Amino acid sequence: MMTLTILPGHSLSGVISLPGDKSLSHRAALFASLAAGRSQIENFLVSGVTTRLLEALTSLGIFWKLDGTTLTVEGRGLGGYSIPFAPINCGNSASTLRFLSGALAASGTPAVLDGSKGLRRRPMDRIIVPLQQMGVNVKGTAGCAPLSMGVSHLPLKGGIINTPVSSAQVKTCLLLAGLSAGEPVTIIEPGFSRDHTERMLAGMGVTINSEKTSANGSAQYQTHLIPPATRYSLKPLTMSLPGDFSSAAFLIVAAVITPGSEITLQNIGLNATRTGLLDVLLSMGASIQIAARPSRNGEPVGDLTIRHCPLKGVDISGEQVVRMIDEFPIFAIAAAFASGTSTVRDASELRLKESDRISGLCAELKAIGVSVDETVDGFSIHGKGAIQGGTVDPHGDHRLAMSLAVAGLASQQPITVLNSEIMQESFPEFTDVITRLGGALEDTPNLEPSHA
Ligand SMILES: O=C(O)C1=C[C@@H](OP(=O)(O)O)[C@@H](O)[C@H](O)C1
Ligand SMILES: C=C(OP(=O)(O)O)C(=O)O
Repeated sequence: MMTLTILPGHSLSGVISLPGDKSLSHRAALFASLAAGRSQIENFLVSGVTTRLLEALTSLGIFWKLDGTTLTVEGRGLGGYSIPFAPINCGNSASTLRFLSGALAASGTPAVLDGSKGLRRRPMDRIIVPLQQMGVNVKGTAGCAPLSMGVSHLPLKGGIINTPVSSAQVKTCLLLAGLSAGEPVTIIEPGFSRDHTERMLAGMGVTINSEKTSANGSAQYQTHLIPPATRYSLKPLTMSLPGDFSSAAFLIVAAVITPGSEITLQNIGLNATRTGLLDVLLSMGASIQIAARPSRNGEPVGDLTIRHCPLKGVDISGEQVVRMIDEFPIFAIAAAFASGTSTVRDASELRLKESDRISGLCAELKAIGVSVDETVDGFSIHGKGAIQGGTVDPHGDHRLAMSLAVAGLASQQPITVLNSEIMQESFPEFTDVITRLGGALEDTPNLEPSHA
């Protein structure tokens, strides 16, 4: 167990590129395994969660090779998986489990999907129920992992599938299963979750499109997929992944709150279904310049230049929540440094992530002197333009760990993050990058017991 202490008073400057996007890395590795032939993916994210996925592919008989951050995958087409000898361990990652269940359904491969204690807490009925509707032989454990997938009769059923949550993980699971449906599939979700799957599958030759419609006066989003003609129809991928916007988010807020800072982040993925935090920070008065670059495999990319500047509070609710679903911990840090109150509503989904990102975040913010009120579906932060500092525990959540560390760059006293090794899950280079930009950190084994 490691402890990270961040020493305030050091401005950030420099130009850097970031490791590949986590959502795209997961998809690229998995979708490549379903393609007919060899895929090559550059700037692949090598981290805790993607390592689990690669190990899962090995247990399904898929050959892959990592050369630095270039991943080569030998795809065997739909139905090309071997039956794994043991339950597949998805670690802490719901993306890994939910995406794999869709790919296994499309392949008709029996397997057991399991993960950490934290992952077993997360709701899986949101994929189990619609997968069963499609004819997939899948059972959960009281609506959670472990999930047992038996042999399913292919082709699966298609048609209209309604999902009550706006979740790209659910949508991706069902679209993957839909690749082996005997008829077109339409997924209907209440809000437009990130659309990386749609863009990537389209690049592999799948007919897929989305539209915004309305039902009973409310907006809804439909994604239509036509299953490919044969199990060898998916074209392999050749792509270079953009930098992860969700990792960039820590550095964006770091530069905005740390006096004297100016940084440029190059080649960051700027898919509009992911960049809600940019719009929010701009509305708070942040100084962020965006320079577009040519898109990569259908994904918008650009450079961001961020300077320190004062912020004012903001309210967030509705559709904006889905566009920044992973960025609330780091948004909370920006809000604490702003003047005035910031309020988040309609975000109860945050309670179902790697940790309860409402109660855990509010508890740790209080521990470093932030004035925060927890609500059922969000929180209010009464920004004072400053944070006092102290010791925090990230509740086993990588995004809480990195957000609280960022606060330490500009707090009055240092911030010490216990159990900080959890950052390896999505952004193993976090401490290196902060140091390269001029931040001062001390990384040591845990000296105090965790209070999580
Ligand atoms: O599709 C993805 O890659 C992800 C979707 C989001 O989950 P939900 O779509 O379930 O909200 C997000 O929280 C997760 O980090 C990655
Ligand atoms: C919620 C996250 O991931 P997952 O749902 O895949 O565990 C995340 O990375 O913030």
